[in-house]
Amino acid sequence: MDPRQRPYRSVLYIPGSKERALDKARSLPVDAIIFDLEDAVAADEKDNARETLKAALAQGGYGARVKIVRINGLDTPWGHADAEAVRDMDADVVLLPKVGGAADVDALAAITGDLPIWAMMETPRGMLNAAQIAAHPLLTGFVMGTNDLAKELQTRFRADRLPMMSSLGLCLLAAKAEGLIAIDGVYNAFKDGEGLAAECAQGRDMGFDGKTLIHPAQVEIANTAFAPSEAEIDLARRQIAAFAEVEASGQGVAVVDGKIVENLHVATAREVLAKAEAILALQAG
Ligand SMILES: CC(C)(COP(=O)(O)OP(=O)(O)OC[C@H]1O[C@@H](n2cnc3c(N)ncnc32)[C@H](O)[C@@H]1OP(=O)(O)O)[C@@H](O)C(=O)NCCC(=O)NCCSC(=O)C[C@H](O)C(=O)O
Ligand SMILES: [Mg+2]
Repeated sequence: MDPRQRPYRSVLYIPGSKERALDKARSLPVDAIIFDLEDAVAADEKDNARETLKAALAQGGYGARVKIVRINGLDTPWGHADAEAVRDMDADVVLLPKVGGAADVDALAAITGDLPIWAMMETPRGMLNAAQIAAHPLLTGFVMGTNDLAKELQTRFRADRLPMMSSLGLCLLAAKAEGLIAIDGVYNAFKDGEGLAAECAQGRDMGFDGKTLIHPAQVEIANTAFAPSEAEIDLARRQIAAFAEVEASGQGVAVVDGKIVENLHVATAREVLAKAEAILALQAG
């Protein structure tokens, strides 16, 4: 499947140290999992977590879910050992935290070889260097680290995320320019479904592919928000049909629901249908 068409609606963090959560994830309807060795794992558990995760991935059972391992930074006491361990794990992607520039990605690639790399975008320097990070040949995805970003920017958390908008926008521009997957940051209040749904809707409107999550209760909300709705699917079908009709009569513009439809709208409509089909295929196993 074209990686751009693969669904990444729900991307769940699981602490690499928590065996019960590692097991539970085998049955959760998530599109991807971030197996975390960084912030979700206490310092004195780091070495054990690496071994626990290695065993869980060797055991398998995660099906079609994309397996992403977030290591500790290479400037920490655990980063190098994590990177060396990931090389031998059954992982699809290695996720590097607090990426500041393309040189950070190079340093990881020197250890992990040709394993695809995703970058946590969560520092002011990373924001300013988003374009060069996105252009790295091994980089295939961005994950927004909105907690670290808020800390570094000394912003307040607001429901409208206004203080975060320039950073989210910069990363989206860089990701789209290079054809990367772009995943939005976490919503910390994991019992607040309404707040999560609103933030997912905002992220989807902005162009993110999905949302990082911290608790199983968040999964269905993200899966719904980042999937094409029935109304979008219906509109896409009608736009394609209407355009085909006018095109056959030598015209370049159709009108559907009082709005123009040109070939670029048809391209978007085809993407909507392809995404819906990819979700169905994933669900069918
Ligand atoms: C937030 C939690 C600490 C809550 O844990 P807990 O109190 O155990 O929740 P529940 O009792 O409601 O759990 C119910 C069952 O679900 C399983 N569970 C819980 N969380 C997960 C999970 N993330 N993945 C899989 N399974 C999970 C429990 O084991 C229970 O199972 P069972 O007993 O079988 O019914 C906890 O949810 C948690 O630790 N979440 C992850 C936190 C995390 O990963 N944080 C780091 C990522 S956020 C970040 O760093 C972003 C970025 O870097 C930034 O800067 O923004
Ligand atoms: Mg972070």
